[in-house]
Amino acid sequence: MKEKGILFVLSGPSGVGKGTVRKALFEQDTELKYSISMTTRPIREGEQEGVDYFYRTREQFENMIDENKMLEYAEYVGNYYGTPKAYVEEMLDKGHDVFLEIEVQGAMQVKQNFPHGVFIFLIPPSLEELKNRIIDRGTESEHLISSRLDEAKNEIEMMEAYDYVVVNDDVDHAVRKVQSIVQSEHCKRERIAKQYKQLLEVDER
Ligand SMILES: Nc1nc2c(ncn2[C@@H]2O[C@H](COP(=O)(O)OP(=O)(O)O)[C@@H](O)[C@H]2O)c(=O)[nH]1
Ligand SMILES: Nc1ncnc2c1ncn2[C@@H]1O[C@H](COP(=O)(O)OP(=O)(O)O)[C@@H](O)[C@H]1O
Repeated sequence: MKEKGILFVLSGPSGVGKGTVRKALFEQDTELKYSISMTTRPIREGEQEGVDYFYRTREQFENMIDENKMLEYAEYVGNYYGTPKAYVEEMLDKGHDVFLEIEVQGAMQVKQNFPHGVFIFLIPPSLEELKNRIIDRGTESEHLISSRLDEAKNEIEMMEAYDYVVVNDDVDHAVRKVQSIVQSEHCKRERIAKQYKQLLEVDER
């Protein structure tokens, strides 16, 4: 498929602040379309079906996989997380830019299908700070924290596969950096499209 919009993928190790940065980005006036993920994890207090995630049973999720309706998916801490294909394809086809916030395994699957996507990797200012964020969030038990950190080190090795690396030192700062990547990629594509059109027009004369 020749997509008309740009697919942006924000990824990075667990606990780095992907969700925090994405939410802050979408609180600003943005023309990006956020792709709501599907998950089998239980809904948390304060979350809403169809806003934070589409909450589904394992059976429903596996049916989506079998029917080839997922753009990517990964099993993460015992639950499935994935991006439904239809919305992303429809939005890109209409010329909208689409934004995914997903973990590393899923991002690598997307890269295979969308090599022209823009892949942004969020890193912590240090591993010590990453550890503090995982502890502060309070969602992991003590013994899981060290395995999470080991996993994070492996995830950080995937950094080279990305187009941009953004340090999440301060949320506003990180959001501004992501916004400027989005803007410059957008300008770049528009310029290329314009030049291509002009070239064809010259050829027709
Ligand atoms: N592969 C993939 N990962 C996702 C998707 N949606 C969310 N995630 C990631 O799944 C992980 C767990 O998310 P969540 O259960 O909401 O907990 P969080 O750690 O508080 O963000 C995070 O790293 C998300 O970025 C998705 O559609 N696909
Ligand atoms: N720039 C930052 N400075 C300090 N704490 C942060 C920052 N970004 C995120 N956090 C905190 O770190 C924890 C992990 O953030 P979260 O968005 O859940 O990460 P991820 O989605 O990557 O797993 C949360 O408690 C969040 O409030």
